[in-house]
Amino acid sequence: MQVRFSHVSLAFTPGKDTLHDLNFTINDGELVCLLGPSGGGKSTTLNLISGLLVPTNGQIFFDEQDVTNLSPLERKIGMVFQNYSLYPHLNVENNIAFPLKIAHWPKEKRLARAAELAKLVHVDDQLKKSVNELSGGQQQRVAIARALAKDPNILLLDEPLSNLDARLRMEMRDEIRRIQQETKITTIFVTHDQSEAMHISDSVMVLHAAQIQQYSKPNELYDHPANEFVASFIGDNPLNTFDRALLDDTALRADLGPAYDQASQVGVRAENMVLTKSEETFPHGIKCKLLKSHRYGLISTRLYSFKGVELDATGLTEIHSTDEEVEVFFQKRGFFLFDEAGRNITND
Ligand SMILES: Nc1ncnc2c1ncn2[C@@H]1O[C@H](COP(=O)(O)OP(=O)(O)OP(=O)(O)O)[C@@H](O)[C@H]1O
Repeated sequence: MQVRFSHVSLAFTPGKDTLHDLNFTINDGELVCLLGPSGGGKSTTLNLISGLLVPTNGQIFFDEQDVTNLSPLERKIGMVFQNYSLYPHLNVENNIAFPLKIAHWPKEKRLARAAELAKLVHVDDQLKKSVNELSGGQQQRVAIARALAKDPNILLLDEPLSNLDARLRMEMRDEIRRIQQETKITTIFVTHDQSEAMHISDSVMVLHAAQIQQYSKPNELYDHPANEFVASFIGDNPLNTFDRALLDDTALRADLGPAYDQASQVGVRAENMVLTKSEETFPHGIKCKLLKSHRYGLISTRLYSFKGVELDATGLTEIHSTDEEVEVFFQKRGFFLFDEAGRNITND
């Protein structure tokens, strides 16, 4: 089922929008992550989709149906939370079948459905166990199966992996993707973990400051961030930013094209600061002084000074002795020009 927001705003306090004029479409059968820093509005957006919150303005559609004023039950939503919220006194089978019991399904039918879902989420060998005997990952599998029991229109997951350790997180991340692809259910997944979002999603919506900062394919966020916020937020290494004016008297200026004159800030990813000129870099570099360098097995990190600004670099490159002056080249793919408003105008 498709989800569409049309001019949706939400103000918890009158006159102060927590979400302002959201317009987006999540296509049928897609897995979309809502990503952003704490307080960015991810859970609020999810709750608007579920019907737990009603917008202050605007409309929400599931396919062609206006669901703005429908309850979660009427919207036929399946939800999975961070803390699983399983019923501790029930076994796996009865946890999964519980929503069907409430809906008065006959026992035989609901247990057959529970068995089918247990198979889908790979807990079919645990059906008679108490949920207290399960690991965190298994409990989350049961919670997903339970959310799918009534064949919901949409599956919503609110930070479902944050209580798991790092290894299990990765395993369950892949499992959620598999389950989603097998069921083809439109799924919306909230996370503040960009790596999780990048690995699992068809599209990622970055929320911050009451707005959608960018809504695109995962790699698009990294390769073509819409603005300085997204460029800094996405990526494992820090984004270096400095005043564009610092490049005025360098030869690099000639390489940067028309956007150069409108730009106020420059952003360069640490992994795109290299010591060798190539087709991937601009033809001219900048003269930097190496302040620090460390090698951690395969990867080395360096700290440069360029006209008093410190720039981080990271990569496979060999390290140099400190205090050396070196020419640093920027790879084009991790180099951005931002205007006064922070918009990425690199290719304008
Ligand atoms: N019921 C509420 N009443 C008033 N303000 C709220 C309420 N719920 C959320 N907020 C505020 O709305 C903003 C967005 O909150 P939300 O929980 O959607 O963010 P989030 O991106 O999910 O953050 P986190 O990652 O910390 O869960 C925050 O400033 C929060 O304090």
